[in-house]
Amino acid sequence: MSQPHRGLLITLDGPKGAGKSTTARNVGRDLERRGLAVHVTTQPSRNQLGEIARSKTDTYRGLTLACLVAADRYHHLAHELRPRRDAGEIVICDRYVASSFVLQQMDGVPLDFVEAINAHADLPDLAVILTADPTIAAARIARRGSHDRFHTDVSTSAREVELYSKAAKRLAELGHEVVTLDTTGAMPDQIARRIGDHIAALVDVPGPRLGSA
Ligand SMILES: Nc1ncnc2c1ncn2[C@@H]1O[C@H](COP(=O)(O)OP(=O)(O)O)[C@@H](O)[C@H]1O
Ligand SMILES: Cc1cn([C@H]2C[C@H](O)[C@@H](COP(=O)(O)OP(=O)(O)O)O2)c(=O)[nH]c1=O
Repeated sequence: MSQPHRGLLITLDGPKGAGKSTTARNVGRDLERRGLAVHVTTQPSRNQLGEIARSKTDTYRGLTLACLVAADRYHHLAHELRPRRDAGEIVICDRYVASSFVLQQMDGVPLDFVEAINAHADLPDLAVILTADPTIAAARIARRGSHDRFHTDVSTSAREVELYSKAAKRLAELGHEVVTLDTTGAMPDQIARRIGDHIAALVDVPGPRLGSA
């Protein structure tokens, strides 16, 4: 059973193939082993609006996609992220505002517009930016066998890596607590443990309980 603690919103962003989904899952497990109540979720959300954003990126582009993704973000905040965080859960969100800074810019939308439509999204307690060597990120995507119009090859990975680095700086200027981690040479469980340590310090709980699976 989990011990009572304050709720947090933790976000994970970064280029495709940086390891966001893997890390979100592993951090969730790491925190559960520490006895914390965790909820792992993703954006676009699994709600109707989010599924449209996720599956129709060829149809909806540019300003339209930017607004669609932001609308889904506000709905997700109102109906899932805030209620769970306010009930004392650690909410881990795979993609959040940083992804819009990068993907919408790659889609030709000016950053000031993206910032404006995301200005009312809650600040996360911690914004984790995962990064990776572009060649490695592209190789991971090729192995995983999935791609969309936002990712074509190693040059897209290089552009994404650069834009996430700029996004991390901009989010820090906007008051986000940002941590950047390079997953290139790190094992997934090492990364999860480091993020888990950071989160545990925020809620002030000790390390994993020995003997828990
Ligand atoms: N630290 C890592 N080292 C090696 N491979 C990894 C690492 N993290 C993720 N992967 C692998 O890379 C691929 C992409 O990971 P994923 O978590 O789906 O990335 P993202 O959600 O950022 O696109 C998956 O096949 C995953 O198993
Ligand atoms: C979160 C987010 C997603 N998207 C769009 C582009 C992405 O390719 C698409 C789906 O997100 P993605 O995380 O790539 O989906 P999957 O987990 O299925 O690989 O949503 C944006 O345009 N901006 C955003 O801020």
